[in-house]
Amino acid sequence: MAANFSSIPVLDYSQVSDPTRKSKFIAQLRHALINVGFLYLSNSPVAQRDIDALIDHIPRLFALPQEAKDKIRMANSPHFLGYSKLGAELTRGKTDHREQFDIATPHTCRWKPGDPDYLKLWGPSQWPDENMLPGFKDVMERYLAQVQALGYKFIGLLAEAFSLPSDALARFYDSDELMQHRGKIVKYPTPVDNAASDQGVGPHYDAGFLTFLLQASPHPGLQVQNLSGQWIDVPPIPGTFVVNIGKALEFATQGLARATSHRVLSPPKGSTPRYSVPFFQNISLNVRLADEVLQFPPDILKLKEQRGTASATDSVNFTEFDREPSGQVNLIGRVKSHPDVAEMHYPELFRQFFPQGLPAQGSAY
Ligand SMILES: O=C(O)CCC(=O)C(=O)O
Ligand SMILES: [Fe+2]
Repeated sequence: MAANFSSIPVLDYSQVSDPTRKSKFIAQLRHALINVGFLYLSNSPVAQRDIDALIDHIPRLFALPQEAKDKIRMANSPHFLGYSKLGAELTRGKTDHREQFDIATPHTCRWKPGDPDYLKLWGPSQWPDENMLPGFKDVMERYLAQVQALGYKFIGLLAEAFSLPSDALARFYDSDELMQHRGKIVKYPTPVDNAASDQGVGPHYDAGFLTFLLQASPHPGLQVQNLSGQWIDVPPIPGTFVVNIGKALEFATQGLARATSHRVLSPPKGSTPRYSVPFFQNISLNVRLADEVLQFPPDILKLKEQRGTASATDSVNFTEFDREPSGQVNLIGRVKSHPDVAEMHYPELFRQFFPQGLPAQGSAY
């Protein structure tokens, strides 16, 4: 099997509930996980009417008056949840050209004095005033709950694709009320006339287990890097999610499930803004991946050898997974991406990663 790829496979989730077709889905999933690291998922159980209602709210969310957005800015939140204005975020030290609201599944922060700082990473979201955007909170919470449920089911299928019992990866999660997964609503505006770069978001890997991405407008722009380093387009396909693998899952599966470098180019001048809604599935903050070694059958491990290794990429790495608890790895990633939030809430880590102080760009406020 050729290990390189020039397009992203489309998997039909309705096959999962049909005993005569499920094995086909599992075989396609195994290929996508090992050789591509990205797939489209059609016929997911997430209600299309909720997806449509969410998409409908997005332009109005970004059209809120600037004061209403600033009121819920991310710098208010030790959980890195809330609004980031244009140019506030860095990927590998370069400014991304996007505006976003980080909104996570409901959670009460567990941190108490004496606990490691990374337990502060999860906590309540900040919401725009209900009367300014009636119904938005309700639809977003419904959406996140459904994608969360899909994520847990999908991890069971992924285990099956690697010939493991379907609950083999449950050890990476705590019980539902102790977990939090993070959603985000993103706007990529068209660049200004003399824009220095077309970086919507720079090349990176996602940090967690699985990402479920809703491309919420018809714009291309998302690209993924194949094994030889070429950028492959992942254009929106209506009625699908884009699913990809994060560094934690790559580490936990000894590289069987591939985390693939990806980026987003800004929409061309004269176009309209691109919108997307990624959902990042987390693992327990306390889990140390190096302590949780899964055993895979030799025939499955052989498929990884056949794939070969990817050429070096420019992407941000999460190398600390080999020693640190997952929460610490994630906290470091968030500090590097949002230095202004870090300066406010994690001053020691901020000084460690930004000894010269806040970078001129990338400071939200
Ligand atoms: O907006 C997109 O299509 C992808 C965004 C992304 O890769 C990310 O935020 O991690
Ligand atoms: Fe990403």
